[in-house]
Amino acid sequence: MMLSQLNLYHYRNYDQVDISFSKGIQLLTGKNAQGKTNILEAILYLSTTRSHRTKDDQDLIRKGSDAFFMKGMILKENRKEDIRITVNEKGKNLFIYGNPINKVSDFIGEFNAVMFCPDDMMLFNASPRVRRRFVDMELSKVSKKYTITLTKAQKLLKERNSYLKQDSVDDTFLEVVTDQLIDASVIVMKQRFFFLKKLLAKCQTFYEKLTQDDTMLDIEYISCVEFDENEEELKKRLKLRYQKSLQRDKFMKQTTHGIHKEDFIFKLNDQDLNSYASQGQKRSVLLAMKIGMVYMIEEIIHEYPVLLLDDVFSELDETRKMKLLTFLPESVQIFITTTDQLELKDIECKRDVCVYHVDHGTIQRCEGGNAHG
Ligand SMILES: Nc1ncnc2c1ncn2[C@@H]1O[C@H](COP(=O)(O)OP(=O)(O)OP(=O)(O)O)[C@@H](O)[C@H]1O
Repeated sequence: MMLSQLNLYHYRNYDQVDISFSKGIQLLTGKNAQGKTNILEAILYLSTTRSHRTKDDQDLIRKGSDAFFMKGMILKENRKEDIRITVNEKGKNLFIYGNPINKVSDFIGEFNAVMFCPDDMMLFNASPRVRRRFVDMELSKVSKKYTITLTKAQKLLKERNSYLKQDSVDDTFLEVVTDQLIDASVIVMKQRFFFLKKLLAKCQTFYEKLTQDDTMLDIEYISCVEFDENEEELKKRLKLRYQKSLQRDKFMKQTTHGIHKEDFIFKLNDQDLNSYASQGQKRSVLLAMKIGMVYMIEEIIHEYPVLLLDDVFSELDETRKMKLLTFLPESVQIFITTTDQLELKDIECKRDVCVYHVDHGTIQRCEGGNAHG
């Protein structure tokens, strides 16, 4: 799939944007703080309904305005899709072809984008919450069932916690909600486990290609019980875990174990990647993971997602730059931001490139930028 048109209104430092994109590489050039990342953020927002930089949608509204609007025209194998999002002080509204979409899970997946940005490096030393958010975000792109079950589990968790906060806890209600939470948790855990296993295999392949290094990568799935592929067995283990921690949960007035506490530790040669790997190795693992995601999405929906690479070239040596661009299929639309026009020369020998100049909240296509199209 590709993004053929983007319209923004009162978004970040943009007053109004009406821009068309082509297939191949879309190179967004410009000095610092002009709005390059804001464009990638908007494209990702159309995919996930979330910003990668802020939790508060209000931050995305242009200063001095009270709402923003964005529209993307998506070209898929056999159809066009018109997706729109508006955000005002009351909240967010989603539309597909002008029809309001009430559930986020019905919107996510219409347009798929995978992003790499320098801040992603924080994934390895951030809190488990950040890694869970990463897994949840990536998994929701490929599984509606995951998004729906996770939302259900989060609601049940909230409900269980509110029972635990009551002065006298009703054990019958607590047991009912705990059983429902366990049922949803089993599905979430299974999906997380198999997603990470698949992602790891892809990540290993691309890491080797990118670095010519066959270092073993691993992702350790840390949960409150040992994972078992058999649902009934997993349910039994979770039930036992919840029974054992019931008194503690009552004392703490919250659920102390479960999918909301899980973590995923990235490893290199059996060592924690965060403390063992060099910056370059971490960057390459992340890139390999994002490329792995591009292929995983294609395997599931039979279309490549759009790839967003924010400031990726300043972080890579020449060989890795070239490799990155050559092992992605030509049909993948790739948006790259850069402050360095010279990098264009390297890219042009490989792919179709359209160049856009970003300056003070305006974006313009540079004529003659399409080297091979
Ligand atoms: N809500 C907002 N309203 C108006 N301007 C905003 C808003 N949010 C961010 N900005 C402005 O957007 C600019 C940052 O844009 P962006 O992060 O896209 O820069 P960039 O071109 O990617 O820069 P760099 O190359 O340094 O990464 C800043 O000048 C910032 O003040």
